[in-house]
Amino acid sequence: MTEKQRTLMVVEDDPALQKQMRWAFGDYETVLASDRESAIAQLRRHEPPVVTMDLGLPPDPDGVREGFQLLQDMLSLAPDTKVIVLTGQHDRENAVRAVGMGAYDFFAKPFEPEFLTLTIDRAFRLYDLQRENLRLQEERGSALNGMLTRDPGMLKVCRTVEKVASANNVTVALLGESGTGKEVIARGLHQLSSRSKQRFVAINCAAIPEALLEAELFGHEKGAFTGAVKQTLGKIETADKGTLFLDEIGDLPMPLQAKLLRFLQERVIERIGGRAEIPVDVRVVCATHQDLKRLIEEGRFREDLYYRLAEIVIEIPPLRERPGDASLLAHAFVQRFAEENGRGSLRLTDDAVSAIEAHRWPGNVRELENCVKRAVIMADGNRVTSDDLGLAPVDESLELLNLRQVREAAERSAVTKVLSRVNGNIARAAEVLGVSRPTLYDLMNRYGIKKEA
Ligand SMILES: Nc1ncnc2c1ncn2[C@@H]1O[C@H](COP(=O)(O)OP(=O)(O)OP(=O)(O)O)[C@@H](O)[C@H]1O
Repeated sequence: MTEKQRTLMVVEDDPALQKQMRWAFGDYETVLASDRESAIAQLRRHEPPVVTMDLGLPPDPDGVREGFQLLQDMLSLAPDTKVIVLTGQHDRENAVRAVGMGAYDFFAKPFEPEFLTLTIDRAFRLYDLQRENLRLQEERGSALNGMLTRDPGMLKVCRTVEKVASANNVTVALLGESGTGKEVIARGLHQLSSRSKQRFVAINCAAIPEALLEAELFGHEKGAFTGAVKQTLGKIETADKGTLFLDEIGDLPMPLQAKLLRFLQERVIERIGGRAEIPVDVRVVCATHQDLKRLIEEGRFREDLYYRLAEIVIEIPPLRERPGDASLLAHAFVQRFAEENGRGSLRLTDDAVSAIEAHRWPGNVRELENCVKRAVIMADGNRVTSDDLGLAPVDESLELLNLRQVREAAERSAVTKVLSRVNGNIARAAEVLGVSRPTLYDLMNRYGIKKEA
């Protein structure tokens, strides 16, 4: 963007000074305001990254009340705006107060335009840097390996995981529907912790028959039972110094719940058929798609074990509640499977993306992953269609209609609300809405809104 396109707002009530400033800051697209109301209207309309403002504004041009009120209003409406406050000579007190309230900098009047220009340039640069930083943060998504998301809820989960990772001994319970990425998160937690050089050992409590699960977890000595031909270490012991991931913890049978509880309390295990108490140092992460609280009420899960396991509880949102993630993941999976299958450059058609966004994905990311995997094999040419995915195509015209309806409803409601707030004053309403008067009249015509209503 060239400097000329950048908007600088100058809030100044003295017309001569306004003119002088517009001339001095000719490199920017300058918008002018002479009082609090017009400044707020211009802010809404142009969203200037940088503002210079006089503290003495009408109706109190010799005081600072209006100026401070404007500063506060601007920063609450657009907190990223860099506001440079112009104060009287020797008015340090107000200058300091303004910066304390969030102003970017202050300048004493009369000012040297060259110096003020330097400060304005710096403010634009800072604004850009902060924007870029935010964009990169959003793009970076998460430090969790293999975790793709842009959804704010899921990004919050990632931030929590990043924080919890360093608390090496805290047990973590991951709650979420099947296929939402609980294991990905458990692995990420391990990777980000200081245990990452040690082992990550996973065991699915639902997949192993009850009779074998105890030996799987705790190990056994030679001859402990028929078939125990040699000493075998259990998963807990194997994970020593590392992370133990207990998947589907809700399916752990009651007798083993008691044994696991004892381990979590004492941090020692006894192999089946053994007598020695063996100390084991692991971080336990567990996961389940079941409602543990309900299992507790039904007497199928021990409450004391729950509290040992759930020192930190992380709830993972289902894919259907992460808008945008389904298509983000689908694009990534297409690329991955195309590479794996030597399919060159495959891409999703628009109808495929719409169908993916519209589907509810009851099996979450795993279902999506499998669906794309199959589609990549089925696809002809270099396109993956909704048909290849086995998803019903979405009627685009219906979708657009919905979006238009949403926009229209929002516009109608905003215009009605503002008009009644300003008591039908069209000029005021246009200012508050950040549109021109003709645009407001257009909107009112379109939605049949009367000025007086
Ligand atoms: N955000 C994500 N980005 C990339 N891949 C993901 C993501 N979430 C999940 N996956 C992939 O989806 C599949 C299912 O994830 P995972 O096994 O972690 O789910 P889960 O919640 O543990 O499932 P279950 O409860 O059935 O064990 C895996 O292949 C995983 O790699």
